[in-house]
Amino acid sequence: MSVLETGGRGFLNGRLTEDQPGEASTSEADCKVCVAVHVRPLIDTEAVEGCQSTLQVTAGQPQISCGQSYTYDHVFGGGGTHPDLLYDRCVMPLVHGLFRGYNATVFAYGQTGSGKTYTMGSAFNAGGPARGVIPKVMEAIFARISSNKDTGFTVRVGFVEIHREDIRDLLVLDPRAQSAVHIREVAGGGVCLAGATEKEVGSQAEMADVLAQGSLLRATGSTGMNKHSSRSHAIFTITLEQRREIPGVAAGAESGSDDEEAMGAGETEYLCAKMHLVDLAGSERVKRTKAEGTRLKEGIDINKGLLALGNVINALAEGKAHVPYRDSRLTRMLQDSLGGNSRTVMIACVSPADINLDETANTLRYAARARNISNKPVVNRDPVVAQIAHLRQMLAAARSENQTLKHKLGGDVAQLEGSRGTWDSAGIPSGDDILAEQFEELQRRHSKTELDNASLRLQLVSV
Ligand SMILES: Nc1ncnc2c1ncn2[C@@H]1O[C@H](COP(=O)(O)OP(=O)(O)OP(=O)(O)O)[C@@H](O)[C@H]1O
Repeated sequence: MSVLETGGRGFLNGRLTEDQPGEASTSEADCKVCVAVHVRPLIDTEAVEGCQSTLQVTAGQPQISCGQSYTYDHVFGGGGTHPDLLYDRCVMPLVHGLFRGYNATVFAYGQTGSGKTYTMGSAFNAGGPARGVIPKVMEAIFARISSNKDTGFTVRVGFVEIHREDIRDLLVLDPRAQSAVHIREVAGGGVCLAGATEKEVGSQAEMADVLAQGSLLRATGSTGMNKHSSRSHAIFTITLEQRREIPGVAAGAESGSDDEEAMGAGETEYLCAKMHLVDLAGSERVKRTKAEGTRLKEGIDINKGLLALGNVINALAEGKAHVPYRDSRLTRMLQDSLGGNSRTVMIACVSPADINLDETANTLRYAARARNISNKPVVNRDPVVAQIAHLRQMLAAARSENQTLKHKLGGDVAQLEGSRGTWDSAGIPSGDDILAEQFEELQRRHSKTELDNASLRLQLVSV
């Protein structure tokens, strides 16, 4: 197997499988977090310092050794799968899922300078090359929208950063108005951002402009380890709303028939799903970044947030009852992405340089643990539409029971009449009493299902 062919896996039944690289088909059962490692090449500063590469990627396997050996869903770069395949193998299935109503998260994790911003493409600007996850997601979303004329789409984007435990809206230019964002709990246990700007975008170019504008406002600074170090966790969120007519009726059902009504043909289905694309700030050691003043304080807060994230990953991986989401803004915001209603890919970014061995080993250890996290993605339908669908199912079940009872009732009446004749002519005491009792019972059940039907219809009308 060539290097390019390794690890070609798409989502299936909760864990990635070898043969489904395209369309996502995860059921609404538990779905494991997919973990990919991206090994960047040695960069100039490391080469100048005479660093050596210390990571060994097992040929043809998504496996890395760095003292200890770990297996992941994918390993890109460093002799593993070619990094150009990262989007197709890991992220494309999530984009397909987004169009089926599943929330998605892709987040890049790793020490400072390990290549998170490069991998996510968060610093992308419209004039530059479309490198990284975010530009490819934008391209894929609008390509799919333009090829689907039967569905009405609305796309909105939001862009926030968590900087020193403040959530700042990167789509607001006035710095005083940037901090009006709060995390709010929503029904069902998830969270949302209250007060964050969402911009509706109608094209890939418009979305790229929003990303570029937000990236300019993002807190970055120079440290001893990265000239353009991100000093905040950035979360770019794409919300995709879809409205489409529920397609025709099942084969054999006539127009205007009970079946058609039960399936809701002619009504509008409404799906709304979100994709979070997260470029985390990198963990750092003060000794190595030589940070002082503001940079130092930022570094301390970055490490605190990442420590909280590590604790959440540990708690979920070990199946603990209490998961400390509330310990930081970052973990609160990622609550749905880790252990909740989302299909999630973690991209652990690492440097191969021996000088970074300790940090790399830490990242690899956390990444390996994250593979044990189960999420519970569900299709996000409009709740009213979902209620209607549920009532329709109940109505269909009540109707089918009703039909069965009607048939049985007809059969029993015939039997009752037939037996009466036989018994009468033979002068033998008839079994009328028993049959009449059964008949009455059936009539009672029939009336009840009629009532159920009527009440379900009423509920449907009132919804
Ligand atoms: N795969 C890659 N190929 C080539 N160069 C890369 C790659 N990944 C990262 N680099 C380079 O490494 C440097 C650090 O990358 P980047 O800024 O993406 O790191 P980071 O993890 O986002 O850092 P921080 O946490 O400090 O923001 C940059 O100069 C970037 O261009």
